[in-house]
Amino acid sequence: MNASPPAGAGVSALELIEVSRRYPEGGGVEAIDLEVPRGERLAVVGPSGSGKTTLLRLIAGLERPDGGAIRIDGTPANERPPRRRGLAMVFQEQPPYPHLDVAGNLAFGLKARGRAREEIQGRVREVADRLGIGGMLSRRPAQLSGGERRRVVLGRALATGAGIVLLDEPFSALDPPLRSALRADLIAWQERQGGTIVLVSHDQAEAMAFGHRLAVIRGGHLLQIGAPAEVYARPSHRFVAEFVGDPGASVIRCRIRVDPDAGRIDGLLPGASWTVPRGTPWMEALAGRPRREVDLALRPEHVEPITTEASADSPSLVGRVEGVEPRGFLRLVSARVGEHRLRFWSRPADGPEPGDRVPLRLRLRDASWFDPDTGEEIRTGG
Ligand SMILES: Nc1ncnc2c1ncn2[C@@H]1O[C@H](COP(=O)(O)OP(=O)(O)OP(=O)(O)O)[C@@H](O)[C@H]1O
Repeated sequence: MNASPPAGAGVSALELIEVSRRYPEGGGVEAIDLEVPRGERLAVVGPSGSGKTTLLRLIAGLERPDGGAIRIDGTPANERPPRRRGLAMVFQEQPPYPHLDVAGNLAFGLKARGRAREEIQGRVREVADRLGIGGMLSRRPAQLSGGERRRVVLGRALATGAGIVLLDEPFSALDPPLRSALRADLIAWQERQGGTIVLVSHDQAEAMAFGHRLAVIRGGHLLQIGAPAEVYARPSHRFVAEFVGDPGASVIRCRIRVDPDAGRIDGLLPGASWTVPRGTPWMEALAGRPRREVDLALRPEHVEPITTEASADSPSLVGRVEGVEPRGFLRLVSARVGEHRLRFWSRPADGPEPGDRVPLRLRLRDASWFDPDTGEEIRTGG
């Protein structure tokens, strides 16, 4: 798990209260409530067009909210121009200034802020060394690789010493090893220098590895925010279960039936059923709702191939293996069960092959359940 941010001085770096920005053509963000403590790394994920960039632009002051309040370091900021917000932003695919060398790029923000020459030189050297571009200070961007150019743009933002840094897909277009190296350098920098970072990423693994907290946004709404492990394990909305994780969860509509005479509760999903005695808390939580249907979200670790008969309270199904993806130490197996596709992990040595029929057990108690109408989590106390 990612370490918690250091305890701040009690004042949040950022506070958004019911912030909305709706574009006339549709899109934008809607009633966002968000508090970011000082020293936190917050990662924001969501599908394309969900409002992630709009959120950063609102914080940066490049976009005016239609409603709601933005506070930076405890003071109202709605009317504050971008340059007086004490933050630095790196835009998606933003290039370095081509006419300046690396040192000139890194010094740019500090010069604009009127800092003393010695301070600028010291800071440029420090940032450059930290980001692995210390030997390239007199090169022009055209003489750098793509990864080095990204480091320059990132360094330009970090060198300003801004207390809040907003990063919109800062590592896109880099290959995975470069991404993870640059991410590690950024984390190391932030842990040393403090400061607050809000990072928007399409890459979930990156977002999870980067953020003390992960925020999931869809259609302009903030659906969930929490520690990455918590968002993964306890998604508050069906969309979060499907979106977060690689792969996301498979969702299956189930029926819950109470048989008071027999003192039991049955669960039915396509091709399988399970039964528990009345009073079993997690199933009572599902049964005690007006609607009898529930959505079950299964992550790969909730599905396991079995060799023995399943027990009554955990259904077994037979899946037909459709595909096998090598994922390093493990393989991710996709199996078709009726109209659904379930995924599970297997070891290369004993894993099934495409076309095989595999009995699968579902670990229902660890899985998540959602209201089919609202998509909201049904808490089962698990
Ligand atoms: N200046 C604008 N004028 C009108 N509509 C806009 C404007 N900026 C963004 N939008 C719309 O608002 C929605 C959210 O856009 P935004 O750029 O915030 O999404 P995003 O989550 O950052 O997407 P991506 O991951 O593709 O970068 C989109 O539907 C977009 O078309």
